Amino acid sequence: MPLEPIRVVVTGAAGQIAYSLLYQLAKGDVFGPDQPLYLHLLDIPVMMGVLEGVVMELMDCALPLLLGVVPTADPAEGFKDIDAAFLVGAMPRKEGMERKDLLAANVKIFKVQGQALDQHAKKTVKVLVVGNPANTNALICSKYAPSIPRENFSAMTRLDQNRAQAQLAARFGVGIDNVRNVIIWGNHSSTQYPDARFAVVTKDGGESRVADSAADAAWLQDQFISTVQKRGAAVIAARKMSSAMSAAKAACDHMRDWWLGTTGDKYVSMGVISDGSYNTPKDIIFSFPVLVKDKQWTIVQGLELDAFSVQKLQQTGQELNEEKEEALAVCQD
Ligand SMILES: NC(=O)C1=CN([C@@H]2O[C@H](COP(=O)(O)OP(=O)(O)OC[C@H]3O[C@@H](n4cnc5c(N)ncnc54)[C@H](O)[C@@H]3O)[C@@H](O)[C@H]2O)C=CC1
Ligand SMILES: O=C([O-])CC(=O)C(=O)O
Repeated sequence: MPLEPIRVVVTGAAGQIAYSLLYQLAKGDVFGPDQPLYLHLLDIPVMMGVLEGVVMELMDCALPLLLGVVPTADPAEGFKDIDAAFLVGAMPRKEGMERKDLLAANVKIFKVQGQALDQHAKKTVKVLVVGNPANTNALICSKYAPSIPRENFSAMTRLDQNRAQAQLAARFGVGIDNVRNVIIWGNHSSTQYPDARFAVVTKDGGESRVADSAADAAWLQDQFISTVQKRGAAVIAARKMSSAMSAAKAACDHMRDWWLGTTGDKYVSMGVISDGSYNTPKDIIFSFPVLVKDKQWTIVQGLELDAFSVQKLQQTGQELNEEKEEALAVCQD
């Protein structure tokens, strides 16, 4: 039996991340090779001309799963009957800025889009916030969409996870698929805690815990963490624009695992509403290791935190609390 078509919205559809993302969505990389879909492309009025070119290109890709495209500057049309939302549209940072410097400019976009999702999207919609500061934008979006369960909102830390996995694969001389269970805790910011203590590497037919390698202990606590924390800034310094190809790939990975589920004991990191697990502050969007089944995520429990990790989780949780206060104040203006 053919699958019912789904409706997927991408905001910031005329921007650089969307340019890589749309092709992957339309060719079946995220929702599966048999899942037909309509793409809703939302951007602001001044970008409608550029968006027209993107629509032409999507058509010219001649992709059988893509049943139709709805380009629009109207959030009501953009979010109508939507099953999955990629909220990318927001200002990117420039060299020398922290992502939270974007808060005042971007957070109101997510208030308006939360309200539009609330009114027009399906109540089962899965929302991935990519636009920065992603965790706090996701929190605000959910707050203004009270008829949609809070569990349906997430923020992207998958790019950080992919970066961490790639660093470990290079360090240990294995392919990327031979590294699993590295964790990103907290905020998608320079306070994030990339944690390799539970990461497992498969090499020469055997498995070993990354943390058991004495030769790599200093590298893991120092260079590894800071490389991942600062990777976005390093790309901006080199490209003069923020990561786009890798961000689009990470968005696909995040939504695919949410939609189709994770495999076995291989967990992934997602920014999700905190229930206080691991002594984190409740009611912020915090990145945790999660497993996904039937489109529902659950936080992996029982991982032991050492004193270093406790302090790292506290620091990033505190930053998220501060961002939350600032965002709520901005939204009340
Ligand atoms: N969470 C993550 O790991 C990552 C997040 N990002 C963030 O993603 C966001 C987008 O980045 P790029 O695509 O490179 O930026 P871009 O500037 O190329 O594109 C952004 C697009 O959003 C549109 N836009 C602005 N306001 C909008 C609104 N209210 N509704 C719909 N569209 C709107 C703009 O017109 C533009 O077309 C930035 O905030 C960036 O910092 C980027 C990389 C990774
Ligand atoms: O660094 C930035 O501003 C863009 C981003 O979020 C990333 O590359 O992780």
